[in-house]
Amino acid sequence: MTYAVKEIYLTLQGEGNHTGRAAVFMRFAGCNLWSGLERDRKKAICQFCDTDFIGIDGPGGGKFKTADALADAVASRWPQGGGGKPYVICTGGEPLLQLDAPLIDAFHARGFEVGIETNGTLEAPGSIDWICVSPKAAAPLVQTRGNELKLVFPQKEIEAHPSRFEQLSFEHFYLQPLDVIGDPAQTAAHVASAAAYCLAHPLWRLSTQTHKMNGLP
Ligand SMILES: C[S@@+](CC[C@H](N)C(=O)[O-])C[C@H]1O[C@@H](n2cnc3c(N)ncnc32)[C@H](O)[C@@H]1O
Ligand SMILES: Nc1nc2[nH]cc(C(=O)O)c2c(=O)[nH]1
Ligand code: SF4
Ligand SMILES: [Mg+2]
Repeated sequence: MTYAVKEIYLTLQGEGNHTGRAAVFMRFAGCNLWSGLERDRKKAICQFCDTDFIGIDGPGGGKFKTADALADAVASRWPQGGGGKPYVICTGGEPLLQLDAPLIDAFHARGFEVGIETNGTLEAPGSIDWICVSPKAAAPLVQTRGNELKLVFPQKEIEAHPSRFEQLSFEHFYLQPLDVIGDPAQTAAHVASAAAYCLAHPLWRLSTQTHKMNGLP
């Protein structure tokens, strides 16, 4: 298996339950819900994406011929002697197009806890330590269990109403305000409506994208 990776970098998890925790982000190239090209956005299944996941040209990106080579590249970013459990977050693009059991095993062999950020359209291998599913209204939800469900809010379609997900098998439920790139007023309105929903429905907690406020990648 050759892995196509857009970028690898150390930062703080900006979203969800592990907000503020140091992690190596390993961003796979490619997604099953959007080509990543702006000219295709309007016809994509997922149209609000805030991420460039095309190609392998980011910091630390490239083609990796083996799971060991990719796990070594990730491990080399973790600070030595600083304590804490080494943590890798596999994201993308859609990581479940590429993340397989041998790669998870290679991370574990280097002492890493393995997290994933997924759109939930593909089944996740059982050996992942932390599964964050972020459902997309127009896409079938296949991965219906995990640690956190992080819903981008609002999505206008009824299929993405928060009440639809409450019975699923997750430990934490988050609403993440839809960030409209280039329109801070609209983004602020989404923060307000997500906060209002959490106030009225305390099962749900607010996940703001703290890295964007803090100048982190
Ligand atoms: C870029 S995605 C990559 C992982 C996977 N494809 C997914 O969608 O979960 C990482 C996270 O960013 C969220 N996200 C993407 N665009 C966003 C936006 N415009 N505003 C808020 N969150 C967004 C996704 O829902 C997901 O939780
Ligand atoms: N700091 C930081 N935290 C994140 N949490 C999820 C992210 C993602 O793009 O998957 C992300 C990201 O891009 N940066
Ligand atoms: S599924 Fe995730 S990576 Fe793919 S377009 Fe949507 S937010 Fe972006
Ligand atoms: Mg991001």
